[in-house]
Amino acid sequence: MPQEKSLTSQEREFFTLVQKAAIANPFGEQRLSLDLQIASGEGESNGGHQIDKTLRVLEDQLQALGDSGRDDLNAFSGKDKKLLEDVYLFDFFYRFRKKFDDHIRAQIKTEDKILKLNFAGEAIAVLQSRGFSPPEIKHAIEMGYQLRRAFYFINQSLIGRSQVMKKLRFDLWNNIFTHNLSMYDAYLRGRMEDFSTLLLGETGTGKGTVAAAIGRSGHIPFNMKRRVFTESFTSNFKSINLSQYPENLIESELFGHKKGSFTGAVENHVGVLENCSPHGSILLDEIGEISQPVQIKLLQVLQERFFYPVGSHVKAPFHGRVIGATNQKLNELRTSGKFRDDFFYRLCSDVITVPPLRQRIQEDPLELDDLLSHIVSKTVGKPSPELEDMVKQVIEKNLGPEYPWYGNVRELEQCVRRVLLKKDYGGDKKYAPTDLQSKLAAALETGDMPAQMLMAGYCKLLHLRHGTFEEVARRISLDRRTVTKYISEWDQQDEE
Ligand SMILES: Nc1ncnc2c1ncn2[C@@H]1O[C@H](COP(=O)(O)OP(=O)(O)OP(=O)(O)O)[C@@H](O)[C@H]1O
Repeated sequence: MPQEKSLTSQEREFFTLVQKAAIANPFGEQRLSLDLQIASGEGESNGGHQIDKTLRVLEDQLQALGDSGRDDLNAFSGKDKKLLEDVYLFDFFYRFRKKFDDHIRAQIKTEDKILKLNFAGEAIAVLQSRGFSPPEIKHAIEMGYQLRRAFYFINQSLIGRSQVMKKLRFDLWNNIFTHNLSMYDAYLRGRMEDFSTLLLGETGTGKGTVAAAIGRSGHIPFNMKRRVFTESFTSNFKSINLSQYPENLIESELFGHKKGSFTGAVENHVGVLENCSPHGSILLDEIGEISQPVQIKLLQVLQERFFYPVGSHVKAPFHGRVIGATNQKLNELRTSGKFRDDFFYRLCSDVITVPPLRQRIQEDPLELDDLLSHIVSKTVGKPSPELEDMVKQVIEKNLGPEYPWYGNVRELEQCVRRVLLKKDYGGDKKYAPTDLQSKLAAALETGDMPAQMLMAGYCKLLHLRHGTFEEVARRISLDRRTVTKYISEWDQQDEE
């Protein structure tokens, strides 16, 4: 047992700042201000990113600790030991962050095949030299990987400098690690399955992308002997679009079915719930589309954590985390009774609204440039300021700064492709109320549009103006179903 050591008051003060930075949300203002405080002795001249300055200052402090023969964690006790432990974990996390990123990229390429962590030996040696025990090392590697995955997926897939996007990234981090990382680590790591999330937002805003970032950032155990994480994060996230299936197939897709349980069930079928790993998440996309009986069944699954595949009496467990997403107005679905309150309350541990693109561009016009640069480089495989500029010019000339981007980021992606193909993009005319209004006015003039179609166009126009089927129905004294039918008729003939 080494002789008991302690930290000086200056070291305690400095390490306390590092400890605070270690648990702060990296997408928040507080983290940046802590980094600035930590690196305050660095001066401006060294340049580089803020985090590199922070790490240089930390390295010097840890070097001084080593030089004075006080770098073994086990030589300390009480608060000093805990403080140093957190500082070492912060140092470990940043020292290996690029290697964790390489591992994440390699895992994305190999998908569900589990990969060896090729720097495990080096990571274990560093932590051992600091005085961490084998269970503590396992814990540090698991946490390091989870933190890095969350940072990677939130930062790389959700581009945008607007305040609403900054807030979205901040909220997402909290959705994964709670508002307090220490509390998460002590109580909730690997126990987040009951924290369901509802994602709201218009079509194409990035709800699927947000769900994937949450789903791929869950806790995954590390096997010290085999030096592998026990699951790939790619198999850890599954999604199902509920609007794709007719009512009679939804249950089968969710819960699976037994061969012969209904006409057409020629084989056993494993549903998405059974396919979800214990540490995984499932996205139930277009959750506003499911019927009340299926809502009741899903509610039971979430409460009791088991279900029966269709036609089977054998219970199957479900340990995953559920993320529901809808582009419909949830409050209206609830007040109209389409979405049950009890189901809502079981799903709403967190409700995240993904902002529409027009709001983002309104807040900061440079948002569009950031996204264009991201989309162009994703489309052609490398950055190209020249192509970005070409797309930007077409957008400025044809659409102007007020264009509302009805299809959000998905429409912007399509716009980029169209400009690359034709050097032209005229915007989504289908949704432009003024165009539709002129079309209807012309039809009144010529008198050759069938009455049914005129009514369909009228419903469509009001829907574009007022945003919900309920409001259209109320205004023109029709029932909601008739309004929905008319609008889908209009959309169909428009597509033809
Ligand atoms: N902030 C963002 N940064 C970069 N790409 C984004 C961003 N948001 C969305 N995207 C991209 O936009 C496209 C549409 O996103 P996604 O499918 O997640 O939208 P959605 O809201 O789930 O749509 P829907 O409601 O129609 O299912 C995807 O290709 C996604 O990668």
